[in-house]
Amino acid sequence: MLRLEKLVKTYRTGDQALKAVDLVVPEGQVLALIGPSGAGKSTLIRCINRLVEPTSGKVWLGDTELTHLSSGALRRERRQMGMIFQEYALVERLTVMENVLSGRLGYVGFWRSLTRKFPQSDVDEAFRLLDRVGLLAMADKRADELSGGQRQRVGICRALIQNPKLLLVDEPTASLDPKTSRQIMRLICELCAERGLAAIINIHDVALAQMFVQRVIGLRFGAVEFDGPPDALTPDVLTRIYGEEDWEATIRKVEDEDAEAAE
Ligand SMILES: Nc1ncnc2c1ncn2[C@@H]1O[C@H](COP(=O)(O)OP(=O)(O)OP(=O)(O)O)[C@@H](O)[C@H]1O
Repeated sequence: MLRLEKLVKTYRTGDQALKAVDLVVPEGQVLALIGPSGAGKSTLIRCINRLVEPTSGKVWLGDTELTHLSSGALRRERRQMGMIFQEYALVERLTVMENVLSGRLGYVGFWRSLTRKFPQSDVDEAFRLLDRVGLLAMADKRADELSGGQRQRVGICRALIQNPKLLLVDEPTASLDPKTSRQIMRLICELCAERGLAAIINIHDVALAQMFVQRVIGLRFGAVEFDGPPDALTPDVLTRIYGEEDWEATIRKVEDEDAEAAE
């Protein structure tokens, strides 16, 4: 459903963030993107929906090639790609419900979006989504009254109400404590399974990635260094991706948590 062909991004500063990345993501597959700081993870995610313009290469979403689309056509294609951010990107002074409904702005006409009058079917769907993520009682609260985990749940609902085929998720847990991080990762993965959604999740926490996804891509210096299942992330592989570090400890942490979950 998503195919990247020789995707290159060189910033004006000369930084080569992506070096001819090839990647195919089948329908419904959730994958984690790991790698050291500066490896190109955020750039990769943002080049897919052209928040960052790729320098060369192609991005196919189904049968549509995105890199050459006009802005109008790109706006329509972006409806199929929901985005979830590290810092939630909510409008603080708006309510939870208004923030969720803002995910429909790509669909409603200009005047409707100005007056924020959404069709009843959108409002019904927003209530269903808030119920699913456990925030129904918070619908009328202002976004700035919520905890980090609650804000991220709103961010998830806003992405899902777009009815996307693909979720692009950029460090969803970077601002959260470990327990809330696990809850949010579990929720994202469950929702993808329920809806048959594919997702690319940029996540710096390797243990968390290993716990929840079927496929891990390891980026290093803008190139794919590893592509495989989480249990193939041996200390050797992790050293190849990250350089010299004690990755035994990371793996042990996952085993401990598996044991904890089984109790
Ligand atoms: N707007 C920009 N202008 C110039 N160079 C940039 C820009 N954004 C990123 N880069 C550079 O591109 C490379 C990849 O950055 P990117 O943010 O994609 O990496 P990352 O793997 O997401 O890192 P992190 O985990 O620290 O967020 C880095 O060398 C970075 O300095």
